[in-house]
Amino acid sequence: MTASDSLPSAAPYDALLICSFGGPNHTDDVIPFLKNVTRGKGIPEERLAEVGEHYHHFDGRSPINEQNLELLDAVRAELGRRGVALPVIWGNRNWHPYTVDTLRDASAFGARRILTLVTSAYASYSGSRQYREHLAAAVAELGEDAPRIDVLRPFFNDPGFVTANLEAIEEAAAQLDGGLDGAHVLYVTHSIPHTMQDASAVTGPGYREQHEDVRATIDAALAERHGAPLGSSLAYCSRSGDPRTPWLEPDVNDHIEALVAQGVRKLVIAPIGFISDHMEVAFDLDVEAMETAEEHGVQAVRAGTVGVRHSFVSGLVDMILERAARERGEETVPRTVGALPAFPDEAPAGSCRMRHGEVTGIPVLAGTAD
Ligand SMILES: CC1=C(CCC(=O)O)c2cc3nc(cc4[nH]c(cc5[nH]c(cc1n2)c(C)c5CCC(=O)O)c(CCC(=O)O)c4C)C(CCC(=O)O)=C3C
Ligand SMILES: [Fe+2]
Repeated sequence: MTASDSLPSAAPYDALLICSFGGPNHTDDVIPFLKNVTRGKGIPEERLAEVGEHYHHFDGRSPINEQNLELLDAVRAELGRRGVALPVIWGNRNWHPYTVDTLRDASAFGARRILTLVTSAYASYSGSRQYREHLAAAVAELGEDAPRIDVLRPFFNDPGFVTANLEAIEEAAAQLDGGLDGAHVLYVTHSIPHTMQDASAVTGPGYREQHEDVRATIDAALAERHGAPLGSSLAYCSRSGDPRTPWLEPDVNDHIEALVAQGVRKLVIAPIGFISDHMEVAFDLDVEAMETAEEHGVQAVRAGTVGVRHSFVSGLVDMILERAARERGEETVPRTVGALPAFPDEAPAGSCRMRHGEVTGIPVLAGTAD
């Protein structure tokens, strides 16, 4: 046996692309970044000004770019630890480095087949199809120089992702007086419009249901380890758009008030909808939700996002190797936790449209344009 027989392989892939949202690095970046994000979305001027202020609180710099660089390093280190030779590259949808530029470079260096990790755990238009439209546009722009791109399935029910969230909740709870005793676990994710939620549920479990599955898995693990069930709920942050358009509720701030009225005195705020402490977490939760908790006299701690926890990164590398093996024609069993199955590698026809029933015909990768 040679060394290469025993080491895991990422063939047929030449590189892993981490494709993320992007964020501004300087004050001058904020407005052009927000224009990129909101192009064609009908978001009112006042909301843009307000969100611009969130970034200016942090000197115009989102933490998301450094967090993605840390993720790149961590994935590289884990691949290295396992003896897998796979370059890891980074491209964004809304700010530099743009995906198309990264792919152009990768192609110039000879990459022909690239696997993509989208930094959203849950499937909806925002977290899945919009990225796949973006990747298709980058490939179209590169023309015949474009590498072939595959996309990893949404990873919300990957054992590593769920375990990392569980660990973060337990660590945070240790800071509460009396630990988890009598605590309520308040899971939080990004709100989306009802129409986007409905569109996410057409071909499989929807955005809300994916979160409910993660919540149930973590609740069960916490109950077992704590010896008694805890109260928990799912709330939403960062709604935008026209105020008359319905978005998923309850809003995290309203919900904290409601929980206090029901007698809750200790909260673990668990941002399971986000993989790093980017602006939604740093502002909408650490500033706004924490203020709400303080005003209402409830003791609250915020659990970390999965970030670069070993359990999370190791789970991602397992998924990468599993997908590579499948592409080589080997027998594979996708690993999941919870009640829902692994999502397919190719999104089903009609999945995660922007608006329920609306076929835009915009080209996508890893799925069809209907
Ligand atoms: C589900 C979801 C995730 C979670 C999945 C994931 O983690 O990817 C997410 C992540 C993110 N969203 C981000 C930023 C923004 N999102 C906006 C607007 C919107 N997000 C939406 C949904 C989501 N967004 C939706 C339905 C809109 C309305 C417009 C539309 O229909 O698309 C706007 C415009 C202003 C506003 O309206 O708030 C901004 C600036 C950043 C970067 C943060 C940073 O810079 O640190 C990240 C990671
Ligand atoms: Fe967003």
